[in-house]
Amino acid sequence: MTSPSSSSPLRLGIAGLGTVGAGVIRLLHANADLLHARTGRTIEVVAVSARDRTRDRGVDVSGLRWYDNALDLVSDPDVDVVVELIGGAEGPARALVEAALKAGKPVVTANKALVALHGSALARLSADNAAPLLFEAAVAGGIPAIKTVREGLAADRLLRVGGILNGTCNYILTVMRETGQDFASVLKDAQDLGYAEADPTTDVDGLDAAHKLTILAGLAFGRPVAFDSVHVEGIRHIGADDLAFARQLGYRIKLLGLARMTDDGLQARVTPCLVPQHAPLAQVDGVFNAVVAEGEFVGRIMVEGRGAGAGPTASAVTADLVDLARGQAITLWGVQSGTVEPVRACPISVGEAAFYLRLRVEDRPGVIADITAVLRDCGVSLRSMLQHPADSETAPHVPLVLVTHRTSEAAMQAAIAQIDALSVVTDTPVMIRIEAA
Ligand SMILES: NC(=O)C1=CN([C@@H]2O[C@H](COP(=O)(O)OP(=O)(O)OC[C@H]3O[C@@H](n4cnc5c(N)ncnc54)[C@H](O)[C@@H]3O)[C@@H](O)[C@H]2O)C=CC1
Ligand SMILES: N[C@@H](CC=O)C(=O)O
Ligand code: NA
Repeated sequence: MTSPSSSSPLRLGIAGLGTVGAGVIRLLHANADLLHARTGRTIEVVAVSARDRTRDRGVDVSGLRWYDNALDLVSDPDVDVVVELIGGAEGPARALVEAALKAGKPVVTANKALVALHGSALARLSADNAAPLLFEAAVAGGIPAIKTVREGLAADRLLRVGGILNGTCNYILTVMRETGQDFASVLKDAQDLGYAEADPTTDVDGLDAAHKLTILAGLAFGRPVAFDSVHVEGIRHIGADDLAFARQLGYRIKLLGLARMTDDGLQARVTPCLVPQHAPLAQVDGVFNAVVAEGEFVGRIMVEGRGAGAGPTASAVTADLVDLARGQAITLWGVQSGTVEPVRACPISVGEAAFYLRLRVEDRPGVIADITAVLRDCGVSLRSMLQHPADSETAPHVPLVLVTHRTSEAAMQAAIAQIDALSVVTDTPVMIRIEAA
């Protein structure tokens, strides 16, 4: 481990020179003097590894040692810190991080999939080999989310944590709301801007936010969270009409990741939510993310910033490098002792919420009576309803939007199944939870 008093350079080996890798090299170059002033050391890249040696990345890597095999960074005696920016929970990224930790080399990574799925095993390797593993960029990009939860809120017992954790989804929902464009063309923009994951289904199906929530909740509650205990829904089923209906009802739609400690264990979920339009979370638009936490003493806090893109992510990666250069690195879950067993999970079927339900129904007498009868039988109380006329006199189907009072998840799920089975309901119902935020 590097010594805080050392004034020798901190020498990096970077694997992955895509959006983030190139961004880190650019930042280290642009802010070299400032980083030296803040750490008393030079932070310099000595070696790199990526797939394509010839690609123009807008940064000069010609003077650096090049390895076709990223694992060679670990055995290079001139590399003090391995920076993993390849991505993916398995394959070369995992092999590299494990090898570096086993060799006692500190690792900085932006790889949320890897930390979410293998955090416990990596924490053990990190502890056994006294090799820090830092991953500030893995949660909410440029927002100091990890530091906020693990260090800034270290004194408090947290009750819930989460927020808007995926820039691609927030960008898509924002642009769809503002322009009425369709999902596919907005996703393409997000990819071109470097926000999306290599496989953007990871973003739009909610998995990326779930990776981040898994990590954040683990830090907030001091224990690993099993990734597969997180309930995950994405945004593909949200239409431009849902964004417009939400607006009429006084809400915005956001993909939220939220983890709450309940009497039955930790309930963690990633779901689209209607958020009151004047709530702070509703104002977080575009690629911006927001991390919210609530503690017994501190109350509620929110930190907002850019959750994706080269600059913000490079800023977070480099902040971890500054910690290493200063000799400050903390254990992975922020606890010094005690159990590392995963926290007990509480399924989403336990609990309650208010719900938005958008149906497409046949435009004929008795339809609303059929639907409200199901809600009555399931014990779901209706708060308001929007019924829009058909687009034209001849259109046979009309949208119908229902908003419920708070009710149990189980009752709502039962009602939706029965409503879906009604012959007058023509499309699969779209259900979105309403979150006070
Ligand atoms: N793009 C973003 O805004 C953010 C990305 N991240 C994370 O940062 C990591 C990198 O993401 P991006 O830069 O966006 O990805 P990217 O796809 O732009 O870059 C990946 C790089 O890894 C290289 N690579 C692939 N296989 C390799 C191998 N076997 N050995 C060496 N290099 C290899 C590729 O050549 C490419 O240079 C991922 O874990 C991602 O989840 C985290 C926060 C934000
Ligand atoms: N694909 C991610 C990038 C950062 O984690 C996102 O869109 O937020
Ligand atoms: Na971050």
